[in-house]
Amino acid sequence: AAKPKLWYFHGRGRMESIRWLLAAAGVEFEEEFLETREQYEKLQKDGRLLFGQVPLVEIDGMELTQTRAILSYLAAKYNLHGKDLKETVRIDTYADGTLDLMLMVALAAFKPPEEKEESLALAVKKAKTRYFPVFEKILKDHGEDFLVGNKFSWADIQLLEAILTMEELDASVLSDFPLLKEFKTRISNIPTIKKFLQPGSQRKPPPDSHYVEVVRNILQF
Ligand SMILES: CCCCC[C@H]1O[C@@H](O)C[C@@H]1SC[C@H](NC(=O)CC[C@H](N)C(=O)O)C(=O)NCC(=O)O
Repeated sequence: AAKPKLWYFHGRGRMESIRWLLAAAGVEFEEEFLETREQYEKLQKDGRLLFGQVPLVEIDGMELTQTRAILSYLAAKYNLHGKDLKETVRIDTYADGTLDLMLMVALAAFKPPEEKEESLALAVKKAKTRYFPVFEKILKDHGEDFLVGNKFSWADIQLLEAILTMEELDASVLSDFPLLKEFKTRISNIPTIKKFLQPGSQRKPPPDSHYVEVVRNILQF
């Protein structure tokens, strides 16, 4: 079958969690990077963006947009979405929480310097006081290696991505969360994830001023 093709900017944004899931599932994918307004307008004109927005993922003969819908489809397709509805809703709940945290970080890149610092500091505070305490307790109460069932799932991938992203902002962010530290090591050593964390993978770096400029240019905001 043809490899999935991802259409987005050459940066993390909303697409990074999709890259993580595919990589963790051991699925090779291709990427088309939007560098110009014309590329984006052509996708719109060709009717390929349902709500006029990216991420766009071509997979299984479909053109999917809406990040959470894409993630949900991929999680189910690669058996990372739980063994029954009760596990699936827990995975979705945990994933949604990490996506909210990651979006705070992603959008901060587009704020003026002082506001950006304030937003990033708030994201770190939210990680330490809202999100990570919840996941630490889940791991403690659940007493398993993974967040849901005793099986690796999309929720584990999202949590690892969130942990690594927050550590880029504050290296000591896990200092009060011993179980999350162990979780990070355990999940990072899963072969497909270990490979994705090596230099040269399709993982994207944190957003820089060039990336912000390109996205602003394309989206004209
Ligand atoms: C670090 C970069 C990430 C921040 C920037 C991204 O967040 C968004 O605010 C903008 C981009 S993503 C690009 C943006 N896409 C979305 O907002 C998608 C939202 C949708 N609910 C989804 O989850 O996929 C876009 O196409 N906008 C055009 C426009 O709406 O007319």
